[in-house]
Amino acid sequence: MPTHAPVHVLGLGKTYGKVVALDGISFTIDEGSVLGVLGHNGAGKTSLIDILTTGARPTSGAATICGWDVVRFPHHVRRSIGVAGQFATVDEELTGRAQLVLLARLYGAGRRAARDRADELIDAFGLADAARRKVRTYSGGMRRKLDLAAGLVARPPVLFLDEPTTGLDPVSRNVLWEIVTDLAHQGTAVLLTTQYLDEADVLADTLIVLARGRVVAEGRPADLKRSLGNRTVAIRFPSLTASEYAAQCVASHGFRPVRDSGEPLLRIPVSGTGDIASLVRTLDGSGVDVGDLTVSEPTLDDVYLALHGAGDHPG
Ligand SMILES: Nc1ncnc2c1ncn2[C@@H]1O[C@H](COP(=O)(O)OP(=O)(O)OP(=O)(O)O)[C@@H](O)[C@H]1O
Repeated sequence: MPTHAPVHVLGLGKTYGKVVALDGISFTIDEGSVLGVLGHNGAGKTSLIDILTTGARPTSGAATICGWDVVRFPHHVRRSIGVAGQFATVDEELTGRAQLVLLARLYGAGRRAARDRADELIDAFGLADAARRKVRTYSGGMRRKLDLAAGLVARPPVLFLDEPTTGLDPVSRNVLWEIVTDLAHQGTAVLLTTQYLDEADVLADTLIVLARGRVVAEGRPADLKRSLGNRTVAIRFPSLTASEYAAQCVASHGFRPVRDSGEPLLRIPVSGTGDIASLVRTLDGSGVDVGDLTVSEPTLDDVYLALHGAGDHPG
């Protein structure tokens, strides 16, 4: 497959028995570029990462990492990638620092460089106090940070981050974002899975949205959100009947309300303050009681709901 992109994926499919986990996924990631893969539970993100990191074989299609086919040259692929989010190889009896130094050495760093890089990441993630303790004594959060540091330690040309900030405190989350941005500037191609649109927004140059193993939307973060409107107005009503009635009223005025099934809540994409004013006037004119109203950025859920409708939650 002639390609210069570090990550090239063409028509990738994966089935487990009758379950279709991936259904013809194609994309490339260029040097220095971050691809965000968004999807709810079961959308196919882990299956995709498993295949690209050589942990599973695709049922159809093909993928190359730095030119190496993931099925035929898994060894070469593994030497070209860093993976964070699946700390399967952790040695519980090593200290956190020793673990990082070892990994850096495995990837070919010299003794001194390996130690320096390990210490840099230990400091960045605030693990200094724990660094000389055995991993088996670590808390869940510490393991999470060490796992991320392990994926970043070797500065590989391709980096996979599987929901990297799940379970991470806000400070460490910002550290991670900075490190990833830095690595991308240095030329690393990054594939990041996340359930958070704000994270994808900060980090990703391009996004693909997966639902049931298919790409249901793709584009730059700003474009995806713009396709929904710039803001989402969430309105809570005193009762389901009131929210139903309000949904009909605003829909007849050209809005696209999204119902939250079972909750007396509507989420309504709007494109500006004029839209918000007109929405409020419409509700006021309809005489329906409004409980609580908040205006926010569109979220990943809004993208999903707009793509699928409230009754058809993907995943
Ligand atoms: N080993 C397996 N055997 C059978 N079905 C599987 C297996 N692994 C994944 N699946 C199914 O494939 C689909 C995609 O799962 P996958 O784990 O890739 O999704 P995901 O987006 O990573 O979800 P999550 O966010 O929950 O990790 C799901 O329907 C899942 O049940």
